[in-house]
Amino acid sequence: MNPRLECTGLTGGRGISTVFRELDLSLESGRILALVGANGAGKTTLLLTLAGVLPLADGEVRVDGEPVRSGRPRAASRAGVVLVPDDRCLFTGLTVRENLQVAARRGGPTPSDLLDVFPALRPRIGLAAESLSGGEQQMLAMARALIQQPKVLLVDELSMGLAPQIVETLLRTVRESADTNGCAVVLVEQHVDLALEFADDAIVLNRGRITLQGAASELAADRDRMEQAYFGGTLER
Ligand SMILES: Nc1ncnc2c1ncn2[C@@H]1O[C@H](COP(=O)(O)OP(=O)(O)OP(=O)(O)O)[C@@H](O)[C@H]1O
Repeated sequence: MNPRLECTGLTGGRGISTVFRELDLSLESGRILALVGANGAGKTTLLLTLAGVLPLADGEVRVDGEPVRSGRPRAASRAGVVLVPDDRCLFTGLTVRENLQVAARRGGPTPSDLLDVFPALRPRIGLAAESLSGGEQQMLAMARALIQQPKVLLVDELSMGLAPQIVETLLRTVRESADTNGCAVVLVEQHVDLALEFADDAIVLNRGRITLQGAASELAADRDRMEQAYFGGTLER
């Protein structure tokens, strides 16, 4: 069977500057991959590229074996790739219900189904997204992603500015979604310990190259190798 997400030889960046080179990734259905690395390593650029927001210079992305056209957000979306961006990109003037309604797909989960997943949003359903707390906004951003029933869920810096308890709740939801719906998740996270706790696999990116990869539990147990991969740049494949 094909992996849910398969990337081969990915090279890309911002404008004329190359940010990552010749990356290979493979992720089975239901697996969470923690993508970690120092500031500027290229994590966000890679996620934006997988989501079709930025074009590839080279390489190929496949979802369930089907190639996804590069640089086309709608093509990525149709292929089932959904991004939760670090700035959330909510429709701030629309209500919680409306934010969910615009993302809902025919025959898929309803806004009410997502409120069962995030009960804290229920009393906020008629409020504008801009009036929510940071944690509630992140829940809404996650709910808006999950209502699309992603095959591949890309999550960028979920924890930014949030209380640890809310981050744990959100990560638990991501884990459940991977387990029950079979989506493959790429999780970019500065809180490395937390990311490794919830992930199955992990990759360290250093200046756009993979410097360490393996089981999340193994990487979590080997701080020295992690640090070396973060800053030293020894290539291990
Ligand atoms: N909007 C942009 N325009 C041009 N270059 C950018 C832009 N955003 C980021 N870059 C550059 O792309 C490279 C990778 O940045 P990126 O944000 O992907 O890294 P990151 O690993 O996500 O870092 P961080 O953890 O700080 O968000 C950096 O050299 C950065 O300066």
